[in-house]
Amino acid sequence: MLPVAELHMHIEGSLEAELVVALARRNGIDLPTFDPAELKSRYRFTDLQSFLDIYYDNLAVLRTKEDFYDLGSAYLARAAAAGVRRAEMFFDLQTHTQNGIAPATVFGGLTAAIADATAATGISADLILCFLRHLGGDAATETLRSALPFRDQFIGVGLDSSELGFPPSLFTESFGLAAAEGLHRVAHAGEEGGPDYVWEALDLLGVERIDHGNRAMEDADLVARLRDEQIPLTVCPLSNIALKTAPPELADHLLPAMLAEGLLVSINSDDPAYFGGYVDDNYAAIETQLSLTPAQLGLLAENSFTSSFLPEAEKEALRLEVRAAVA
Ligand code: HPA
Ligand SMILES: [Zn+2]
Repeated sequence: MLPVAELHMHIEGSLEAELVVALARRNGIDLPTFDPAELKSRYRFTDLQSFLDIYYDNLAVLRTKEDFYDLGSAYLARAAAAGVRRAEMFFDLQTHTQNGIAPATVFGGLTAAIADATAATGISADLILCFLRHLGGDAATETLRSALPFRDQFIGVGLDSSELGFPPSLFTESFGLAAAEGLHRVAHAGEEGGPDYVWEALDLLGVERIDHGNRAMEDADLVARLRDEQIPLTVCPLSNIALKTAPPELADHLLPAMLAEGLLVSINSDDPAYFGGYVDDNYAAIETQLSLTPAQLGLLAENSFTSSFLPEAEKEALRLEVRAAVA
């Protein structure tokens, strides 16, 4: 099994339909259906927004610290079994506070899940607080302030939700505050938005990684910048197919072109409960459908650690484990 880091997954996107139903029953919440298969039959998307509408609906079942604990625990156990040694997990705090949940409930459940998973499997994991673009810049700043009492329970901030119409330039204040707090900074850019969103994320928000970034390939100057500065791109192949942000056939994905350009790309699941699989499923799909060599798969795994926020010595030790596994 290839050891990997997973750097682009939304913990809420690992909420399996079976757990939606179990939590709805536990919390006395109504659902359109209590049949997980029927719930999943709605998971046919035309674009990012069509996914987000269903994803946010399902998150209404998360009410208690125990719910967040169960959500985090399920992902971390599944990830550890798939070879994930390091997980940097996004969470959407604003979705939960809008549902009337206190930040302490969200942090309490997820942080306890991480501690117990690390004790049980050795997996290393941390949280990244994502701002919801569709709620705007002021809400992002306010959200970060409300999370600062829990500053030791997350390592960075990110930017997710509806991309088009919500450029990175709206979020300079919250990202500035994050930088002043010594938090890492990442942003979704170039998933549906154009290369200009990637430029803005780099130049205006000072991000250390770009989440997705596929559309950066449309701009040769941007490709050169990403290559020269080895700015990580966290690519999500099965997500791209599900949300139609890549050609319909995985065989036509830009990933080989990104590797050929010398970009620091890694493979991630994004929202594994919705897009047809966890990170190991993404690796298996690209291996078969893009005919990647063992050396290329090893490079992607090494890239995942290089792109992580682990200390340099730990990155190097994990890259050596990848090389040993590939050899
Ligand atoms: O794939 C995604 N893109 C943007 N926002 C998101 N929030 C959860 N998943 C996603
Ligand atoms: Zn994402």
